[in-house]
Amino acid sequence: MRVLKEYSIFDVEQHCTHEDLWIIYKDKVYNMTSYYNMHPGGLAILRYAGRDATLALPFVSAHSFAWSIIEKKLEECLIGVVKR
Ligand code: HEM
Repeated sequence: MRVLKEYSIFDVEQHCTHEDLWIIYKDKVYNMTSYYNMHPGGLAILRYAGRDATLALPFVSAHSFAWSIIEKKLEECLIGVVKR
């Protein structure tokens, strides 16, 4: 089983630019840097760079039909869990 690294909210907040872009979704940490240029919603993803997007991701209307793609992409970008 894969052991995931733990990151504090403070750690995640340091990765808040288009060149170094982490997000939190449901207590997991994702490195979305390589996805920044591919995001169909463009730079809107930056609004949550270094932040917890749990309450935002499912409510973007364009995300609903793309949800299976999003889940797959998140899985690829998973780097850790949030240390509470
Ligand atoms: C893991 C993959 C993805 C992540 C982490 C992600 C993340 C985000 C975030 C954080 C926002 C801003 C939400 C807000 O401001 O409330 C956003 C907006 C958006 N996303 Fe994604 N997204 C992903 C995949 C996709 C895909 C596959 C599509 C294709 C339909 C898409 C289309 C959009 C659109 C159209 C917006 C709104 C753009 C705007 O407000 O100008 N996203 N996304």
